[in-house]
Amino acid sequence: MVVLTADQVRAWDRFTIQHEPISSINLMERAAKCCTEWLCTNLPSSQSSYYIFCGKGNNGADGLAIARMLYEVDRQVDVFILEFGSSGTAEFQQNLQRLHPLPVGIHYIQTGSGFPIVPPGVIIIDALLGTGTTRPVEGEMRALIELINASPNPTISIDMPSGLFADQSTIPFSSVRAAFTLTFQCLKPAQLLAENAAAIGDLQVMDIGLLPRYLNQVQPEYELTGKTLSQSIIRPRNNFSHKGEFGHALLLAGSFGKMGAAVLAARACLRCGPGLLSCFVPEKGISIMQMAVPEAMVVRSTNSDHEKTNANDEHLGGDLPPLHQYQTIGCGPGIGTNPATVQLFKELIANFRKPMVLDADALNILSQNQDLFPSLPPFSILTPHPKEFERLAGKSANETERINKARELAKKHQLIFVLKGHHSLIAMPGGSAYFNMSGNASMAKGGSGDVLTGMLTGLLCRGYTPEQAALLGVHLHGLAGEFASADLGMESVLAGDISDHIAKAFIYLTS
Ligand SMILES: NC(=O)C1=CN([C@@H]2O[C@H](COP(=O)(O)OP(=O)(O)OC[C@H]3O[C@@H](n4cnc5c(N)ncnc54)[C@H](OP(=O)(O)O)[C@@H]3O)[C@@H](O)[C@H]2O)[C@@H](O)CC1
Ligand SMILES: Nc1ncnc2c1ncn2[C@@H]1O[C@H](COP(=O)(O)OP(=O)(O)O)[C@@H](O)[C@H]1O
Ligand SMILES: [K+]
Repeated sequence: MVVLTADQVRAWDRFTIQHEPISSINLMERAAKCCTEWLCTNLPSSQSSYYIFCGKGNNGADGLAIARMLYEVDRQVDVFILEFGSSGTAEFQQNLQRLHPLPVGIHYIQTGSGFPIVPPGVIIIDALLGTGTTRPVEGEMRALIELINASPNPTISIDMPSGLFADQSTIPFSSVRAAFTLTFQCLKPAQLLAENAAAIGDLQVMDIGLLPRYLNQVQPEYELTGKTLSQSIIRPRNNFSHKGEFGHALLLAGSFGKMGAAVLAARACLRCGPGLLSCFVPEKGISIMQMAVPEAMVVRSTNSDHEKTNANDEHLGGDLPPLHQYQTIGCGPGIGTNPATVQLFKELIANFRKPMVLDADALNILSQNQDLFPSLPPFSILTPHPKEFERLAGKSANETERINKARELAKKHQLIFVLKGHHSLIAMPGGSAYFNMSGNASMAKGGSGDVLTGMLTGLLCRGYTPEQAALLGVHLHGLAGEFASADLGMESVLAGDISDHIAKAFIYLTS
């Protein structure tokens, strides 16, 4: 699966029309057939009446073709065409002519005329606007969209919920809110934004047979993580290997009351293959760590000033252990923002120059000390959730703005940003960006992010490049969540269960 902008999809249509070859109207027939078959297969036959709302572009042309095909399989169909000046595209006109001889009600909604009241049980097909949406909806179009949204009838949008931009956020403007969106051939960027979830509903991708070889010549604005990509990254463990070949990671995590974050990160780190793991935790957390994660070592502050160390025994503080022996460092889960910890973090940045993983309170400290940004080791991986990113980069009006800010910061400071969410966005220093496609809502629980931090630290330590660690780690984390929820159900997965299912995710990717 790929994600392409509206322009790229239009070019893919044209490429297919030219090289298959197939006429535009016949390609549209294929698209309409896919939608009609989906409707007939997925909606109960008792729901056999449709109100199809059409614009006068090719999205509306799809609506007219679907109307004809639904009529041919004995569905009751009424078509409502919103007049807005133009005579419509050639395909619209052609499909209108094909519909005219049939006993399908064709109604024109003129400016100022009344809108229909949709009777109960009738299914609404939204074919007003598709990927050709160029501006926020207003006037009659907006009023009609509001009518559709106000009606309790199920709405199925063709290609895009009308009003929604395909490539960027639409907020604060309105769009249709669909129960299902039947989109063509590939994902569009806006379909991956959490803020559009209520507009898009359940997204179904219809394979309308666009020629795959077009993809060889296109540079997508966004790429997707997935099994093939992860499989291309994963390296086997050599039969003769020993622990020294897989690196030694250091984790800076935990504070009084938040040792769980350290334990979760440490366990997840160890599941990703590092040779050794040491954890630098506050004095009061040492025994917790030793008992909960016997496979990890614990290091304590090298500060000889016992008073200073004891004053910080609930928080990380004092002096760092010697850092040269570590391949990488994961820092942040549960550390808090105590002044002693802030000082420790500054020393860490000043003294460790290899890529590291920064999460949670490490990001909060960074937010309060923005001058540290240029000093971060290049290719470090930062994993903010939306609130943490807001603290780092200021408020964003919408998700597109947030993503663009992350992409700019990644390029400017040569960092990797993982904007966590349902489809986490990975922004690379070279400018590319990936949406993650694994994971589910069973992971929407405290501690899931700590598990990710541990995993990324483990993968970096294991010898993957930072880009590889980010792509593999984020995808693997989501897969582990999916395996956990398959075993335990969506409600009952704990963050530790994600960690306990990393093994299954690895086995799935390597078998
Ligand atoms: N063979 C093919 O070509 C295939 C095409 N396919 C289908 O084509 C769809 C794309 O069709 P499309 O490019 O004609 O654009 P569409 O979304 O119908 O918009 C129409 C026009 O509306 C206008 N407009 C824009 N914003 C507006 C607004 N806010 N309020 C009011 N008007 C607004 C704007 O014109 P403007 O007014 O800017 O001149 C725009 O051109 C695609 O989603 C898929 O369904 C599939 O069947 C596969 C095969
Ligand atoms: N609905 C969801 N679908 C997919 N992944 C999710 C979902 N909810 C949460 N996650 C994942 O779980 C992790 C949560 O991270 P975060 O908010 O930092 O949690 P915490 O700080 O409690 O550890 C992220 O990696 C995120 O992508
Ligand atoms: K639509």
